[in-house]
Amino acid sequence: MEISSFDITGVKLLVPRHIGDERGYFAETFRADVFARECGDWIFVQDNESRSARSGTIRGLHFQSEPHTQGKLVRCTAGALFDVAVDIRQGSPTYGQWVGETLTPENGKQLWVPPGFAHGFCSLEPDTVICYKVTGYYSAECDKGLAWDDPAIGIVWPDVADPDTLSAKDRQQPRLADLPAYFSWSE
Ligand SMILES: Cc1cn([C@H]2C[C@H](O)[C@@H](COP(=O)(O)OP(=O)(O)O[C@H]3O[C@@H](C)C(=O)[C@@H](O)[C@H]3O)O2)c(=O)[nH]c1=O
Repeated sequence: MEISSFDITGVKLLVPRHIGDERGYFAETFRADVFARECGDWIFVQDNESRSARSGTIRGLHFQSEPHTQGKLVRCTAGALFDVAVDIRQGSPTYGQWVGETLTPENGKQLWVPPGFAHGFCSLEPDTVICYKVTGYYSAECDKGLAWDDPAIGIVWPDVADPDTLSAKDRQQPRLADLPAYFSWSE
């Protein structure tokens, strides 16, 4: 497993090693010991999957507030997607900044999005499937969002990103400037 960091602390990119042979490949896609060493001692309690039928489908940006915060370990098992994490930790030196990575089944990349980040993605192909492990159970009450296209954040979405695909909820998410301080920064 290759693991790298970004300028924004906390977010990590994990790339499992594919061991190829004549049948195809084998990969360890998750190891608790490696994950704890590199990303922290989190416990995953729920696995999620969604399929986006159309290329250009945008979901997010989403996060859960206290007491049901969630870290998310994200990967793509069909199609391709552009995955984004935005730092919303009040007081963070990188508050409002974002990272984006293209995840595909072939590149095997996984993005670790810790609590304190809003998460979203755009499908790059039809029938794209995202799978993610989360460290907290779903809570409708704590399910919160942020506008995907807030110019103050300035995410550079892929050209295929189509706002017509947004859910009713995601059409009305607040901008960063209107977001309460859900998370605070600690070194
Ligand atoms: C997220 C979630 C949703 N649901 C339900 C609520 C609703 O009826 C239906 C669809 O929910 P949503 O519209 O919120 O689904 P979606 O827009 O795919 O939400 C997801 O977006 C990405 C970007 C994330 O980061 C995830 O954490 C999650 O918020 O599924 C659950 O039952 N459990 C869950 O964990």
